[in-house]
Amino acid sequence: MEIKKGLEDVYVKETEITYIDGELGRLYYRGYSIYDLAEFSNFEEVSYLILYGKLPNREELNWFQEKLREERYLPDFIIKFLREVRKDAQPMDILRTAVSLLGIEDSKNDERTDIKGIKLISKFPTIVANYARLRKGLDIIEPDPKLSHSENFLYMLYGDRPNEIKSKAMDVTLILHIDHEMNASTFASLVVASTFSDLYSSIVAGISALKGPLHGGANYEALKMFKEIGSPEKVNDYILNRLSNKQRIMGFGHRVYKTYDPRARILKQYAKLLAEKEGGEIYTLYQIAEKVEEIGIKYLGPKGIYPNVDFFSSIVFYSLGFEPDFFPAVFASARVVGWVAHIMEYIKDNKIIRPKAYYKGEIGKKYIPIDSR
Ligand SMILES: CC(=O)SCCNC(=O)CCNC(=O)[C@H](O)C(C)(C)COP(=O)(O)OP(=O)(O)OC[C@H]1O[C@@H](n2cnc3c(N)ncnc32)[C@H](O)[C@@H]1OP(=O)(O)O
Ligand SMILES: O=C([O-])CC(=O)C(=O)O
Repeated sequence: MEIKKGLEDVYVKETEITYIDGELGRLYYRGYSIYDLAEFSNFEEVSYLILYGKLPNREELNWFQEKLREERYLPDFIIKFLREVRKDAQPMDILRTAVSLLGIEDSKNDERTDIKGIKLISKFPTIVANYARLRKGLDIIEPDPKLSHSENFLYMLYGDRPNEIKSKAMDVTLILHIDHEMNASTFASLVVASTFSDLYSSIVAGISALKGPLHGGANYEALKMFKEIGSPEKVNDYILNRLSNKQRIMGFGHRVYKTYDPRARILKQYAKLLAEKEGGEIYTLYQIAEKVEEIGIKYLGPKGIYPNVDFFSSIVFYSLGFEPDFFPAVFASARVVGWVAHIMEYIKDNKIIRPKAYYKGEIGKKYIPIDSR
């Protein structure tokens, strides 16, 4: 009996959304190279592309942007929850619970999946930014309909309009996190969707899987690691020590890429740019990350283990003003687009996801009453 542990190399669906070439380190959304999309496009356009399969024309983009803008606001019961919940919670737990609450409120709604999806794509940044401010004892900032999706995200965090470099860095980083084929969180959301459960429940499953440190939680772990190292001179000993203790380098390694993740290449440029502008602690952390990259590739590169998306995104998110434990929630704010798109693609030709487990225990055991055991 061959067991495909971790479903490695198992195809669970056909897709026209994302293609990864793991050997050459290339990534395409709907056939477009991630390099072109990061350079020339924007979050709204790429989200439309992922959801609807084509780049929007002017009219389609206007419709989509308008819908996103309208949906940025949170209902009062979510704001009340964010105000009243404890302020030392994990942001991913807050996001997961807020989506659950939105699902209760929307349970009688029979709108199309894409329309419900747009609501979530639009509301995630508001939930994340509002909780980030409340946690610091600051009041929440209402969304600004004049701003783009990424600008508004940072505006709700800072209270003023971000500069051009930060807006572009945020937009590119969100684009790079939108989708990644059959990753663990997308699969988790499909398992739920394949039972014809509702969209909110499927998205809650996605958030829950993304939170883990082997997946979207690795950006938080990478930053903790850079902080723990403390200075570039300490990197070599730290990495050797970590590897000899069989501990992983967080932000390194990938199930599909056996070479450098193309997203990490782009994010490294933004991490450098932002860190040089910020200086201070952030620049030191960037220098540490660069050294970890070098030493990590020296020891792990021959095994096909290289930096992944979470490695330099950690520096980008930190430079953009997010507290480290918020990084996975910012990741989720982009990945929700991919979850919704894959759910729509899967349920068109649905089959309930139900693999098998190979039973290795005994059978036919005699039941012994409790007092005789
Ligand atoms: C958005 C994302 O999800 S990107 C991934 C984010 N996750 C991380 O950065 C966490 C660190 N990385 C990892 O744990 C893994 O590389 C994963 C989870 C991403 C991929 O896991 P898998 O494809 O199942 O590979 P697996 O865990 O079997 O590792 C294969 C070998 O590489 C080693 N390895 C994999 N990643 C690393 C790493 N980051 N550091 C050190 N060694 C590693 C393993 O120890 C294992 O070695 P062995 O064969 O000698 O036992
Ligand atoms: O594809 C994966 O397994 C993990 C990943 O990089 C992502 O979800 O972005």
